[in-house]
Parts: sequence; C-alpha cells; structure tokens
Amino acid sequence: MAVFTEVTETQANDLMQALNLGQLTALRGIEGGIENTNYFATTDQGEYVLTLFERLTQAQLPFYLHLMKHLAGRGIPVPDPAANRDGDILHTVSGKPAAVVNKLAGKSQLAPQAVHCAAVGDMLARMHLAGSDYNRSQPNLRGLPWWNETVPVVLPYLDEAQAALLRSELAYQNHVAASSAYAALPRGPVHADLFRDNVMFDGEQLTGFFDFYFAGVDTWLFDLCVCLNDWCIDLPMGVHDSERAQAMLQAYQQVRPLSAAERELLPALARAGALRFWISRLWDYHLPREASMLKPHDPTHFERVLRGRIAQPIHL
Ligand SMILES: Nc1ncnc2c1ncn2[C@@H]1O[C@H](COP(=O)(O)OP(=O)(O)O)[C@@H](O)[C@H]1O
Ligand SMILES: N[C@@H](CCOP(=O)(O)O)C(=O)O
Repeated sequence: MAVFTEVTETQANDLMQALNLGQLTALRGIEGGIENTNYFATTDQGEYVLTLFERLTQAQLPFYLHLMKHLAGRGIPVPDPAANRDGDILHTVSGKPAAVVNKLAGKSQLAPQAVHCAAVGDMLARMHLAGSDYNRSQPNLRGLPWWNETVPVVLPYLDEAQAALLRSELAYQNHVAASSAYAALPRGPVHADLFRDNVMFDGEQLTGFFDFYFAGVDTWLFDLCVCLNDWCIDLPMGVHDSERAQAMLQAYQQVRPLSAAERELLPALARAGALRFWISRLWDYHLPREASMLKPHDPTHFERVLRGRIAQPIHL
C-alpha cells in the first residue's frame, strides 16, 4: 500500500482547481510504490497522478521536478509537473510537499524482449541529449561518495567471501573514478534507477519513463549500465542476456554513439552499476529505516550480477 498520508477529495479538488486542471471526478490511492503517497486523480479534463513526498524535502525536490519539466518540454515522455498561475510546480498538501503530473499511458513490461530493450536504449539516449542543457545541478546522491560511506556500515553483516568482494570492488571503483578515461566520460542529468518497473509500455511502444527521485548528475554511461543490468539480465539466474544487451546498446548508439572512453569503461561501469544496487539493497535489508514499509529487495541478486560482470566483462 502506498497511501501513507490520506488526502480528501476536497483537498485534491482545491489543488486541481489551483492548477487549472478541471473539476475532480475521482480520487484513488495507488497501491504500488514504497516511498511516496500516490493517488490517481481524474478530472473532467484528464487523468493525473498526485504525489505527496514522504522522504524528499522542499529543498531537494526542485531539481527532480524541474528536470521532468525540462525533459517533457523537449518531447521526452516523462511526467510533466503541473504549474499554478504563479508558475510553481511544487505544492503543499497536508503539510507535505506535493506535485501533480500527467498520468502516463501503458503498463510496466516486466518480461522484456529485445524490442523493449531497444526502445529503452533509444529513449535513454534521447533523454541524455535532451537533459544536456538543464541548468540545475545535484550530484547522484547514490554515487561513489555514498558507496564509500555505506560499505563500512554493511560489511559486518557479510560473510568473508562477500566482504572481500565488496572491499575489492569498492577499491577498484575508486581507482576507475580517478582515471583519465573516467574524467573524459560525458555526463549530465541521469535517471540512475531506470529499472523495468519505472518504464511504461503499450505493447512494444514505450510510453514513458517515471520515478525520477534518484536522478542526479552523473556519467551517461553509468545510467546505460544501470539499464543493462536490469533489462538485459535473466532475473532468476542473474546472468547477462547478450541478445537484449546488443539491442539496447545498438539502439542507444544510433542516437548517441559511445565515445572511445565510454567503450573502454563499459565493463568497469557495468560493475559499478551492479555494485551500487548491491550496496543499497544490503543497506535497506540490514538497516531498514524506522517505520519503513519498504519490503527489501534481495541483495544477493546484485552480488550475482557483479560476480558475472567481473567473470565475463561486457563488450560492445
Ligand atoms: N506519472 C505516472 N503515470 C502513470 N502511473 C504512475 C505515474 N507515477 C506513478 N505511477 C504508478 O504509481 C506506482 C508507484 O509509483 P512510484 O513512483 O514507483 O512510487 P514510489 O516512489 O513510492 O516508489 C507506479 O508503479 C505506477 O504504477
Ligand atoms: N530499483 C531499486 C530500488 C529503487 O526503488 P524504486 O521502487 O523507487 O524504483 C532496486 O531494485 O534495488
């Protein structure tokens, strides 16, 4: 369940009126999701999603909301935050920061084929290019500094072999991040969590990317590797699916060819993408936030993916 804060029809209708989105006709809590309170709000003008942010603060939200608005304005199918007559896109409902966006059509494709991976690769590259002139900046808050901070916290929960792997991979990633090839990687705003459950499809047609609340400025290659590690991995076994990966990489490159530095560091950043989610899943699993409703994902999945990426480096 993902209604942590109840919103009344009157409150929702008042907000819809202030945003000039019409008269509320239905309000329904959304069951999926673990972070925020989400409602589908229907008006006589269309269907919208009302989100009350339970974790992110008024200060953090403008980066994400304006990024979505920027991308939507450049034709990328992402939720577009609605503005009031003063141009504000961050609102307050029941004392919580809140936003209203358009409801994306379609549903998640949880068993993707090569055609879906190609669609994600294509749109990801378009999104990277569209974001390159976004003028706000915030680092990826789940990047290398956070890994260095969090690894010592989760190490006591691991067996010897896991701890050795985690330590050595972190050392390797610090070494990669200090290299000249890494400094040459193109970067900009990235989604950083574009898993299967954050993309909408209508059949084979990609209808939207959403859940931008881990976005930040990082290397474009890291974002691509996060996608390869979810969309192009056989989930039960954690092994690489070369047909799907080639489809994603080719489609990405048709829009934005990878540079020499990106081709060189593809194997290293595929490892980084696996390490990032191994660490966050270990952290969520062993140190759950107080009163959290989060059902932790299985950390060992990304341990397997990381081991696979080390044993069989991915190449173009
Ligand atoms: N703009 C949107 N259009 C359509 N459905 C959405 C939209 N935003 C959220 N949803 C639905 O709400 C669910 C929860 O959203 P999500 O952003 O994953 O929540 P949380 O941040 O709490 O994890 C999604 O799985 C999706 O079904
Ligand atoms: N994709 C991450 C979890 C992030 O949570 P989300 O539901 O907000 O996308 C993982 O699988 O570990």
